[in-house]
Amino acid sequence: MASTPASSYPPGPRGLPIWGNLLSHEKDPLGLFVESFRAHGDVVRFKLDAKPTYMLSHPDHVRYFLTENAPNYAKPELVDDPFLGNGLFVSEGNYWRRQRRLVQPAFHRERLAGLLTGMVDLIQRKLAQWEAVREPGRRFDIAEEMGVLSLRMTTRALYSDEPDEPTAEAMRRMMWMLNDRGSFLYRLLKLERLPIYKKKWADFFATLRLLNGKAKEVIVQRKQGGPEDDIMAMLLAAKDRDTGEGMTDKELRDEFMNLYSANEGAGAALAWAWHLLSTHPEIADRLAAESAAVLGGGAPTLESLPRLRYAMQVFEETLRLYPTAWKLVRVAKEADTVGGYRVEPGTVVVAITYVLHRHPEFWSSPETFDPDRFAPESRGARHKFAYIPFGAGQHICIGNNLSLMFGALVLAMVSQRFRLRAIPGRKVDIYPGISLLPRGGLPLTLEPRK
Ligand code: HEM
Repeated sequence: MASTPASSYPPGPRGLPIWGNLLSHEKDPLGLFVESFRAHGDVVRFKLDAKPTYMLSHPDHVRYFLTENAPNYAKPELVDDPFLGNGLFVSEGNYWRRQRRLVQPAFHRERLAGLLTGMVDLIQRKLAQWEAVREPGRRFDIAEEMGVLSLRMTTRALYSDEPDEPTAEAMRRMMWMLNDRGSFLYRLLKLERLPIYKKKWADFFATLRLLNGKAKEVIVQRKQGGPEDDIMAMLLAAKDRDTGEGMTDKELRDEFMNLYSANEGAGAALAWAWHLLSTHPEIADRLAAESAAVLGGGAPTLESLPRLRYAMQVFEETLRLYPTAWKLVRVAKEADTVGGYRVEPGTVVVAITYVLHRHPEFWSSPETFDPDRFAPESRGARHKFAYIPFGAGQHICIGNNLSLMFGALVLAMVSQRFRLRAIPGRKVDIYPGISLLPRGGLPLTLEPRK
């Protein structure tokens, strides 16, 4: 990208006077991004706020703003968010760097290996629960089931416990409220200040109090002892390499909330995987055949995990088609040039991974579900930034390897025992909240495999 600022601005969809593209974005944000890419190409300009928004969809441009010139592109200001606080999702600069250094060791590969047995145990319990339902044509909301499983997995990884019902419910409610508060229009007009939203705010703060109570309880208990190999134990023991100081209770609380809330992405990704498998029986059968060959009816171990290769490919291909964290957002600090277009300071720059991962120049038949794209021999040929479900650059997802391991385990273990079938005639639609979710859940029929 050139260092002299260009003079032209990128094309974009024509909007309404004053409102720009805000109302179309409110109505169907994903649809607006997909259509605008088709109509205008790799760099598109929207008017959604006082400052313009640019969508970058060429992998070279995405690499540029997330890595090569990342210092010019900061996360949007969300400081003082009462739920996320100043945790890794929202923090920036030196503070973020310090926190990332303190949290990172808890996610090292060798630490993750220690989580495998716990994950396998949780998945086995879920399978036993499904098997106990005897009537033929058992139907479950798989989005809900995968959400619960992912919340349990994260709870165990974080603080070696089961989520009690009030905490599980509060986390679910909080995620829905976050989806709601994410609306541009809502923020722009500051509707939340209106008295009619009093109840909503009361609900939000009641939920927040409950979750804060849980974080505090875990931190207090852990300071007195307990398991030493989960994420909270690592965070409590972590010391700043320069000052020798550990995290304050407020910092621990913020990271606890950030990591806990991340469970939604993994649950949603698994729901999409089952949606795809239920509509592609030949791929589901190949997956089941791999599970049977590798696991032989038993449970995965650290040794057998790398041999569940097709399960991993299915999960990776699911994250291509449904990258649950679908929107990477930054704000330009200084003027710049991207793709030959001028970027003013304050411009909001986004990569919509849903669009990027279906870019026709980088993916053949981009709409086709084909896990073989992730076979070892196919990986090398691809542009590295054409596929970034976990982001890229310094803010890359800290939970990426944990999520991939969990995803492959769930897919292998479930497909060994069940075939999941789509409900005939039911259309599956996307709800683009904080995560991409199946709108209204995902009912599927579970049939035991012989
Ligand atoms: C399939 C599941 C997941 C997906 C698709 C996903 C995706 C992402 C993406 C795209 C980012 C980068 C955001 C950005 O650059 O703006 C991110 C950041 C992050 N993720 Fe994940 N994530 C997943 C699961 C998890 C889990 C299970 C955890 C923790 C237990 C986690 C913790 C985080 C944290 C703390 C960050 C912020 C990192 C930083 O800025 O330093 N994620 N995730």
